[in-house]
Amino acid sequence: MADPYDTDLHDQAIQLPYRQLLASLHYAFPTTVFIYYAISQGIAVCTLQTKSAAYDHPRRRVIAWLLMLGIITYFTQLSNLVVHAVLLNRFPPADQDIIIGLLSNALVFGVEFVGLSDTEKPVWYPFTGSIWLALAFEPFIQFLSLKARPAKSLAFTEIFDISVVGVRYLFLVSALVLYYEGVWSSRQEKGTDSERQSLLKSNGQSTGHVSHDSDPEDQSERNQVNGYGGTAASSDSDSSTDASQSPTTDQVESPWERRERQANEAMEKRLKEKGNWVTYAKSFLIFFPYVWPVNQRSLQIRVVLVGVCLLFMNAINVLIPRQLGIIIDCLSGTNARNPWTEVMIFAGLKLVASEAGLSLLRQWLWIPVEFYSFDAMSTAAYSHVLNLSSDFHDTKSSSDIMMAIQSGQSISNILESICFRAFPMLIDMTVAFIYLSVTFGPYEGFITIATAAVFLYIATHMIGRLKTARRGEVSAWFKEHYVRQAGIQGWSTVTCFNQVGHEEARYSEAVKDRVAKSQTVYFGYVLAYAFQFLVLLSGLLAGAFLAVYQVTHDQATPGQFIMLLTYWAQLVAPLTFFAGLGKSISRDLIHAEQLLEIMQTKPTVKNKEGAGPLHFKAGRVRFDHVSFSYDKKKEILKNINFEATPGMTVAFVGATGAGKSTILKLLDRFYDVTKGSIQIDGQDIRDVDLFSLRAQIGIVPQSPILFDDTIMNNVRYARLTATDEEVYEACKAASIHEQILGFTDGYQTRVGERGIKISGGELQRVAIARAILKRPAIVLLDEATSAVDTETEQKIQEALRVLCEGRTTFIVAHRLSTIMNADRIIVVGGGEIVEQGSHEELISRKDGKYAELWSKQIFVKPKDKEASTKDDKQTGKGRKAPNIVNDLTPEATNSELAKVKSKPVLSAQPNGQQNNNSTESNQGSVADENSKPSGHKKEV
Ligand SMILES: Nc1ncnc2c1ncn2[C@@H]1O[C@H](COP(=O)(O)OP(=O)(O)OP(=O)(O)O)[C@@H](O)[C@H]1O
Repeated sequence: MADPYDTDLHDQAIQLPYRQLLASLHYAFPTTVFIYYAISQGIAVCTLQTKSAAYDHPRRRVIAWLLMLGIITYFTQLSNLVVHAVLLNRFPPADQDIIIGLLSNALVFGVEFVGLSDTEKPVWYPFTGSIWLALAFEPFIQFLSLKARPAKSLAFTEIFDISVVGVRYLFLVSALVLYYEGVWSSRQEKGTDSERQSLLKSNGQSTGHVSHDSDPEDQSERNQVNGYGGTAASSDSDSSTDASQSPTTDQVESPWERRERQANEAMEKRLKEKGNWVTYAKSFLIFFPYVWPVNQRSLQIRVVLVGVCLLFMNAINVLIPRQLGIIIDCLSGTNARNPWTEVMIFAGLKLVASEAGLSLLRQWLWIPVEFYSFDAMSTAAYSHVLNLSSDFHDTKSSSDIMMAIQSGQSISNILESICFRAFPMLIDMTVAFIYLSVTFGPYEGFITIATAAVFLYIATHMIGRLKTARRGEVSAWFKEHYVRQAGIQGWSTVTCFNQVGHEEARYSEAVKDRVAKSQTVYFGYVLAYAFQFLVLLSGLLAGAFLAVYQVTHDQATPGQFIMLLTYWAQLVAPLTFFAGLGKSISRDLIHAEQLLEIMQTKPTVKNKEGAGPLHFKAGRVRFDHVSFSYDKKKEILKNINFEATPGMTVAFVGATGAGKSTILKLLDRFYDVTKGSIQIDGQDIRDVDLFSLRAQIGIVPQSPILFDDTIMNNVRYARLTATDEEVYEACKAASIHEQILGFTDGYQTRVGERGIKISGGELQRVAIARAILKRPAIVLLDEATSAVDTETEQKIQEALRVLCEGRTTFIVAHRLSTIMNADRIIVVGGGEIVEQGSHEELISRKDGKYAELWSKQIFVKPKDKEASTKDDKQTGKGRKAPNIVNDLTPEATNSELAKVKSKPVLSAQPNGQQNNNSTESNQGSVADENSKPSGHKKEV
């Protein structure tokens, strides 16, 4: 058989330039196609084209398979060369550049094939561009191949080879034709659709025909218009992470999953707004001062030195395997170096690379930078959160906020992953590729690259496929946790209702379910790792066979073989890291997004530019046409007008949800009024410094929140500079001093979380003591005496009397007996002032709202006969209806009325002693008009 490569010297001289150019093209072809593909895919990802790609090409699968056929033609060419070489007994079968070229092309188009078949709606130009490049390179290479061959007639092998190239060309051209035909026909279809839609304008859905590419977007928009699940649906359509999936109704979403989903949705939304990853990444620049030590030169130098350490580490990673090879060569006599010296060098290199060497130095340099970042980020996030307004705190759960603050770490994680792990590892892998190619030739380099590509594909895909299983495991884990917690927390209910067996069975089922799902996940991981290992082993074997061949043919030394083995072992870590890099960065980004959202939130209540302090004079408070809405839609307060003169006590009463507490919140600027203004001593509270305003106001809330600290520290919180004596005085004034002394540890008693270890009445009095210690100029009491027994209430009233003495006071109360002595009572209904006046004025108004409330609280209305009969009928079967509400007969009511009317009620003495003439019920009291002191009364 004729050898087409057998040429004489003259021919060789003529063909040499063609051969050289051809060799370069064999390398340049796959390299160019790969670089184009990588860059264009990178651009598509960064500019979010991959996310918004909605075009489902009708011929995508056929085109992918045409690519696969093209790949098969490369292997056919290789087989042709091998068969020919076997027949001629001529090895190697062809020049290295030809074989590497064919293998590399197969690999590059293999990567594209995987990309095309795995993505339902790909961005097409990376693929079509690659095919166009191939169509440009192929004829050129063929032309040069013909030029570079001897001027003989074509051998069968050559004809076959050219035919295979021709067939491949046909495949590639067909792929392009199919692509453009598909695009064209889709456009035609779309045009027809829009024509039809313009005729049938109803709602865009009645056409009964929706084009391929418009469908998902339409769907997404429809979801958004509908409101329900709008964001989730849109993110589903273009998100690649599992966390973006909105929960289906039959799925329980754990708080963890909810947080992840919401953050992911926020990320998707922001990404869409920004238009590309680069602009999106820019929004994270607000974290720059916390990650980069801006004004700290020493820390900046440390960061630079860490970079230098990493470069040294890269060098060491090459030098260690190389040194091992040198030692082996010394020992096998391949080189004449002194093995002792070489071993010493090896030991030195190992020491430098060890935890006691460069790694230690790097950590020593890095730890202060890392802690700077942690410190700066946590304190900035915490401070930002504390300075945000009520609307933010009302809408976010405290656990979400705390999670977000902790997420600061993920921003440093992302930077660390990229700068200190990904880059050095990329350098390591590039160096490995070059070094192995130089030492063992391009085949070894190719094996390294091919193994890395297959490894990364398998690793990312197998781990990606575990997403659903992992999600199921998390849900099952949450369910197990929920069942356990419910059983333990509700132990008394479980026991009372004899449901111990039921709870045991429920928990056992939950545990079994979780264990089964965990096993699936673990097995999946084990399988994925096994496959990854097999890929690496195959690569290593191929590389090792090649090296053994070269060693046995004196083209390499045994030492180089050992070097190869050591180098391969070192490559496993970077490859595994890269396989998980995308996932870990996207997870960190999702967490960082939570913090970013908070850091970008601006306080709605803030100081005006140049706002001066509040000049408090006497405490005249004026609500001037105040309206307010929490959500800017529904008005909660409408046109509230009143004025409180200095020292006056104003009480707000009315139905629950009427807006009473909201009035107090506006005064303390927890929110700003939507319309009108609130003035203190003639100054609009929005124009004064917020701190100076709040310094003048003392609040006793309905449910005071104490810190899990000692009573002493809790009271002192109102004024951190107060002495122990001042705290005692405040507690005495709040009638709680004696009680505190009775506690085991007195003032050092810890009150437990939110004050759980002390009773409701004690808690309220501690809160009053705190307000007294603050010495506020204006006092706000929001149902400060709710939910305590009568005796405690009397004590609290005493304490309040001390607190409110001489101060403008606003009280919200449901029990009218506690506010009947107020200077003005304002009845609020539906966010408006229904009526106002003193107690006497208001109860004397016939059909007045206050009079009605008062009578309801004092006299339980007689049950009418009709209702009574109805109740009896409803219970049926002759059983007696429970007689527990409104059951006073008219006679009994009259006698109660007579009793109440004959006695004065709750008129506190100036010296703080309780008026013995008072009569109280849990419902309320009526004052004896004669016994009521005149003028401004602070008794409340
Ligand atoms: N942070 C908030 N965000 C949105 N709406 C709120 C908020 N706080 C209160 N509301 C709504 O404002 C209305 C008035 O609430 P407010 O607490 O002022 O009533 P209230 O008269 O003090 O009731 P109660 O006597 O039960 O304490 C209610 O309908 C309530 O649902």
